[in-house]
Amino acid sequence: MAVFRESLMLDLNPEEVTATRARSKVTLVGIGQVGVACTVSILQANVADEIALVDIREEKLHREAAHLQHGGLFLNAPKILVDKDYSVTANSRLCAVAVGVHLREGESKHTLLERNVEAFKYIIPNLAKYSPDAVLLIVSNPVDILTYVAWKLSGFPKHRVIGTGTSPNSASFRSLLSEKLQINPSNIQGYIIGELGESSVAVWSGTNVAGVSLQDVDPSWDGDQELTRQIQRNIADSAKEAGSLRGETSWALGLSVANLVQAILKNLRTIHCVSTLATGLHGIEDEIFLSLPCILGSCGVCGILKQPLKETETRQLRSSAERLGAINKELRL
Ligand SMILES: NC(=O)c1ccc[n+]([C@@H]2O[C@H](COP(=O)([O-])OP(=O)(O)OC[C@H]3O[C@@H](n4cnc5c(N)ncnc54)[C@H](O)[C@@H]3O)[C@@H](O)[C@H]2O)c1
Repeated sequence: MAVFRESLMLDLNPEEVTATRARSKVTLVGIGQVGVACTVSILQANVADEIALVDIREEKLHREAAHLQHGGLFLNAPKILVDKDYSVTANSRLCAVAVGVHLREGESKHTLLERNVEAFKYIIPNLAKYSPDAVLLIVSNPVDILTYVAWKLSGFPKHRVIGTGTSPNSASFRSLLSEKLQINPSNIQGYIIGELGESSVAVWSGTNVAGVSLQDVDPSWDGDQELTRQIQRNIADSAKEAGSLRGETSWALGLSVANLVQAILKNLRTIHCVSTLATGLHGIEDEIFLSLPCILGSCGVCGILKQPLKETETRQLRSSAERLGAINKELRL
């Protein structure tokens, strides 16, 4: 083929053809329902010039990759590399982890978490070894705890370890509110913060439409409680499903992950509710990760918005932090 190539074209810099290093390589570990949705969404967003896919189920991994490669024409054909060996991930700018460890019959949530941590003890040091400057993006549940685990195991600075946290839920909050108000969600600013679970906090005090604060319109109004409950039910349902086979494809999560990847690789400095080290903020003392509005750019988390909260919102955040802190301490990392 090399001879044929020479007859077809004149390479001005032949070494460059083989030696060029990807500039925006993304790795995804765990190519199940969530991993596939993330991969397709990242490919569609056209932000990565190389994608490495890793999974322990080699046969499935190769089948998924073949489907993506066959559709390469429609995806601006970035290079797709697959292997269960982590050398394939070398020099990634961003590594996302979406592995899923499933609940066995009669198994407690605590034992499931311990098995997740065991899996991370292999995955994270390998990612750190081959891409020491990468940003780690954790998708696996329980996301706030596993992001803490990834931070500890990688030895990376806090700004380079992020969990998807409540970013998909903040997007669905804006979409649900947009349906009620009949206004495009891009004009609605609103955030779900805190732990991904039933105790997440809908920050109604900061919700606004094109700069018009909803609580300024009616100071006695305390938010749309029905909508808050709906969001918290959705989050609780997905948290309950953590560890059990979901069955459906997580497209909203995939799209949301691609949006975060884009912000980081393109250094957009846009604000997203992602899981970040929250020690020292809102009176939180423990080493815990939970979602706060973060400025995302090429360094990962470039900053955290100092969001004014009502007393009840701060109280909710702190009680999640206490619970997360107790679990993190038990892990002894
Ligand atoms: N953050 C969120 O909002 C959110 C929402 C939904 C699901 N999730 C989580 O995403 C994860 C994946 O869910 P899913 O539905 O895709 O599960 P899935 O079972 O469809 O896929 C999991 C994949 O991980 C692979 N895997 C397992 N252990 C591995 C290891 N040690 N190394 C490499 N690959 C490994 C499996 O082979 C499988 O392909 C779960 O933890 C789930 O709870 C997170």
